Amino acid sequence: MSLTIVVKIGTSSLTQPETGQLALSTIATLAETLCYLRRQGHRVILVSSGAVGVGCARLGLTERPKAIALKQAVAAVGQGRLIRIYDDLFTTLQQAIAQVLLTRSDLVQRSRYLNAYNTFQELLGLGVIPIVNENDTVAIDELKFGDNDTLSALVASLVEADWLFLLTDVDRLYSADPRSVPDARPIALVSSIKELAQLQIQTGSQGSQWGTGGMATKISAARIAIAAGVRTVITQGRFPRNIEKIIQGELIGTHFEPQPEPTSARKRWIAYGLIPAGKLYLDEGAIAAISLGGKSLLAAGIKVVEGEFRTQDAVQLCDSNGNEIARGLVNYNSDELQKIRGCHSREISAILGYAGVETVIHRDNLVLI
Ligand SMILES: Nc1ncnc2c1ncn2[C@@H]1O[C@H](COP(=O)(O)OP(=O)(O)O)[C@@H](O)[C@H]1O
Ligand SMILES: N[C@@H](CCC(=O)OP(=O)(O)O)C(=O)O
Repeated sequence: MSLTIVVKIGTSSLTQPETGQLALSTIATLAETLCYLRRQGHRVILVSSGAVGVGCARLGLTERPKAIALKQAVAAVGQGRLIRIYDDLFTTLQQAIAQVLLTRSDLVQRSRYLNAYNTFQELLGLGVIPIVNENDTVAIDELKFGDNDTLSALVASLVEADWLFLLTDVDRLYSADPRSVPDARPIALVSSIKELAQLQIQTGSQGSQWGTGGMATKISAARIAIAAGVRTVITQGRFPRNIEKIIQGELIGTHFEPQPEPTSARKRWIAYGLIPAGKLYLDEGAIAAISLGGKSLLAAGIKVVEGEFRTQDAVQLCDSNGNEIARGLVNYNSDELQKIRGCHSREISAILGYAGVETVIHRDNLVLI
């Protein structure tokens, strides 16, 4: 059976921690592994970090830059070098690759989202391995994925992958950061999003010296991917051949079982493609209605409206502690919602002076997170 496999490798696996120089044997083994998977007839996408790390090594910088303009300049140096190394290795193995640099805005507009989908399908159809990274050099803060764990989950969701591998510098997920908590408990299997919440994993605030998001972004990436029906594995980047073993059924690393009924492609775009422009804080009745009853959101259940947004923008739906429970497309703008929040639907036309729709967010445009 032909599988679609997305592999994400982090800076911590691509470079040597002591020197920041490239971990050539890891990269070469990864290239061999991905070529092997291609020859088995699978469709393969590599999401590779490393532009900033490799750029720093090239320019002799000993720390990841903090200033945005410098980071963007360094990424431009590193991305070219990185892709050249990949192209050399894959060319030796007679495998065509493509460089795909994405920004968040490429997924916000539905037409561009579908365009990105089509491009991936063409590349995979041609037997090419796309090598994806965030377009760090031009990405601006408000329109950033921010980390490649999230980017890889969005790509896996976009192409409806069977597997997402998050390769990192630890062998699996633990109950807490094993660097600072030596007796942290290893986790082999997470069977649902609910179980993930119950595990209450501690991730600390940071990743390794060169990594961006640490374990927190891998966990949220796993949530996005499993909701899209993608089996996700966190495992060590130093041993890329483990990917083959895992696909054959070995339980290496931490496995996240995919949700049995994946969220539809359009709802995934609402949930993770769009950038929310505001927040609605809901009362308990509304939370129960949308999360247990699968109902639409009505004005009566909205306690607080935060942010400025227009009709059909995406907003976050939160409980009174600010925990996000859902996202959706609003039928009213923020000014209108300030006036009608807490009111019964039949009062809306009298308050606004014109007839509006009954629902603030229709259930077809509402996704539980
Ligand atoms: N609960 C946890 N389980 C495993 N690793 C954790 C956990 N919390 C934090 N970490 C840290 O996350 C780091 C990996 O994240 P990061 O440096 O961003 O990697 P990458 O460059 O591969 O994306 C590990 O080195 C580890 O110290
Ligand atoms: N786009 C950035 C990587 C961002 C990132 O998520 O890094 P990492 O945590 O090492 O996967 C780069 O290429 O340096």
